Amino acid sequence: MRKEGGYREDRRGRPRVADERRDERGRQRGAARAQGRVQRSAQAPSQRARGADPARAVAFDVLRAVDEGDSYANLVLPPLLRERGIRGRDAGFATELAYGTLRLRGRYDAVVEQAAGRDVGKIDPPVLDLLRLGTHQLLGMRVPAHAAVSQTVGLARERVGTGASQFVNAVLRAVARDELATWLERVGDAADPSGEDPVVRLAATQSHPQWVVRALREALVGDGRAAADVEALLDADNAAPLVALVARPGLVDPVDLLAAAGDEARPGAVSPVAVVPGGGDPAAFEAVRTGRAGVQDEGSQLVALALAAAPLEGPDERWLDLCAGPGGKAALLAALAAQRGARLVANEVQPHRARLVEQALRAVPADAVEDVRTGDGRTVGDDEPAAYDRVMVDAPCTGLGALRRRPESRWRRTPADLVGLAALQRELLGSALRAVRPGGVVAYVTCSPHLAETRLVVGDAIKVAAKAGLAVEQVDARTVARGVAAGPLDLVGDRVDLQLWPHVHGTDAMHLTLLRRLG
Ligand SMILES: C[S@@+](CC[C@H](N)C(=O)[O-])C[C@H]1O[C@@H](n2cnc3c(N)ncnc32)[C@H](O)[C@@H]1O
Repeated sequence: MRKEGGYREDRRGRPRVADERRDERGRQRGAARAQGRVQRSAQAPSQRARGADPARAVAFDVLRAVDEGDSYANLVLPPLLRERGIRGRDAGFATELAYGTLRLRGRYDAVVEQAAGRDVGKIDPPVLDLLRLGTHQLLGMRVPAHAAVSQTVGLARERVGTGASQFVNAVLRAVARDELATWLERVGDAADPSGEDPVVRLAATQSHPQWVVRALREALVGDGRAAADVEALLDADNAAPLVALVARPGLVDPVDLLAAAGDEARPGAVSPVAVVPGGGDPAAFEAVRTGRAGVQDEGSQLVALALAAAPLEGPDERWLDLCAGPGGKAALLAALAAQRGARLVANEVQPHRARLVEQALRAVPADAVEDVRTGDGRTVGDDEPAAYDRVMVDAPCTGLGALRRRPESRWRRTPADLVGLAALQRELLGSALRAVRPGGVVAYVTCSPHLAETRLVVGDAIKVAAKAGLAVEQVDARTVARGVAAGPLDLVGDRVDLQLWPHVHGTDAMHLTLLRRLG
């Protein structure tokens, strides 16, 4: 698995290669240094004078902000890195340390509990965050044990005081005594001593809440896949996703974007307009800065391409993105609309997200964008009945299909969130079915595979529409998606909706149902 900062792990999160020639960040050292022929401190001179390693300090501050401020790690980290002048490989190290620790928090808490012989609830939160950071360096990254322990203890001394740093030292030394595989056995045995409940064991070892593991397993089975595949799915959730770029059609050629993205870049495997750069900051690409390209998961690209490719009779002139913020799919749809002489209306309920949509659309020819509006999508069907030829409903959802991308979200979501979201999803889809003209097509999309947010919502919305005299048929989304995909799509069973999976397709677990209004 690829980790931020170029670290690689196997499917169980173990370092792929046991390599002695690594420095305090787990980076490969030159042969001379590895043989001890060059005298060099593990820290840069500036760090020696200032104390704690800046990359570890920044990761700690992100964890504290997530814990205390309910912040999102991917919003907190980039400005902190900029403010503190942390760049390049150091930024990669800090990112993997912060995000990896947050993803694997559940696993590490179970390890710490055993190593400390103490309930993690009884450990002061900042001390616990230091223990999680140290444990991730020891068990999830290729940082040599002495550096992981001493650097984390140094940070502890600076941030929580000498007494607590001694506790951190003792616990991390205990963690360092055994390998990840041994710890996973222990954590699994403690969670499920009778060996009867694989979900409980997996939840503990693979660092997901139990309800999420159950929901993902049900969604896999519902999609025709084996329940046992859930382990590979959880593994994929625990690894950093590769960044994908979208070459917005008509604005930049994917071939040119590929050439600009460097020698290690490759074309997308799922979306024909995707480019996967070898690394680096995507914002550095000129096409991204100007809005001709954007950062977008390949699954998100595919579902937008599929809506545009769904067969349609009659006019194909007005398209609607009902829940458009921050604008990734709207920008792709508008670029496609421009090529066909169609126009897009982008609707978003939150004003600041509507402004992000405007930003995302900045490179699209003006005559392809009819309007960017701030409004409640639930009323559009009544305000503008039968007014659109194609409608995208990229519904607000739990995001259980994008857990690898949002490191802390698995710990924040609860089953109670589903109730409100599923009701909103039904209303938005109902509104879309009224807003589309007879013969027109609606795409219902979620970045969650949860059956309560996908199949159940669609089934109910079709029934409610029928009661209101509005007939709807399902379009074969798999055939449409296969027709536009960059390569063969591994799909099983004979369903007509499309469910992508991180462990199968390398995308977020996007769901797509295509519906045609008949009358
Ligand atoms: C999954 S996101 C959409 C992502 C977007 N399509 C993209 O590709 O960038 C769902 C969006 O729906 C918006 N939303 C939530 N409730 C809404 C409502 N009642 N009407 C319209 N938009 C709504 C949220 O603010 C959020 O921006």
